[in-house]
Amino acid sequence: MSQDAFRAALDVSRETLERLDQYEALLRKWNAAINLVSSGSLKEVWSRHFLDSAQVFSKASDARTWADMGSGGGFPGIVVAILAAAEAPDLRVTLVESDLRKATFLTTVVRELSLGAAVIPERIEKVPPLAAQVVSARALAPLSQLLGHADRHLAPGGRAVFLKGGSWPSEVEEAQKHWKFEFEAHKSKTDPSGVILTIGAISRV
Ligand SMILES: C[S@@+](CC[C@H](N)C(=O)[O-])C[C@H]1O[C@@H](n2cnc3c(N)ncnc32)[C@H](O)[C@@H]1O
Repeated sequence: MSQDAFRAALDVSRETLERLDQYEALLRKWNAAINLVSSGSLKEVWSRHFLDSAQVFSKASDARTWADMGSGGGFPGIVVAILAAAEAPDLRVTLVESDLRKATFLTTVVRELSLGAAVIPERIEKVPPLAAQVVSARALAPLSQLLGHADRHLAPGGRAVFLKGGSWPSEVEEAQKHWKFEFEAHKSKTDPSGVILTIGAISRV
């Protein structure tokens, strides 16, 4: 998918497209030295990473505080911060990433694109409660574990937005053994078997 196809799938401003272009250039430059994303998926960066992450923002664009856990090369957290720069300028995004080289990359992107975001180079388990209105994650851990992190880092009434692949029904079933929660599964635009799970009212069983 090219920038044009991304634009057809999602109505975003020229300013946002320019920031995504800058982000793509930084990803390509740094990916040569540190493995931020697989080189195969870099060929389809606009669909596999940008559009995939943008779906997460669209599920909670009214938030003011957002924590993305295990951001890696910045998915979905950096894309959320880029979309927010034009559409929700008051939103503050916290990116938690335990790998120091990736966290340095994320800090560079935040600085060069002037994003409303901060990076915490730490394991999410060690970070003091963030009291975020939204927490997100992609490819970090099974749902049951993610709910433990969400429970600790969400403000009262907050919600989680997780990108999940085809195994999501069994992950929900397993998580329900340990957690009570309300959820909705929204069909992914980028993965035919994947969903965006929006989850609220999380408490231990
Ligand atoms: C499979 S990658 C996914 C990265 C990104 N979310 C994506 O979808 O492209 C998982 C990332 O989480 C980070 N990570 C793993 N365990 C973590 C933890 N406990 N706290 C914070 N980051 C963690 C890893 O360093 C890695 O960058």
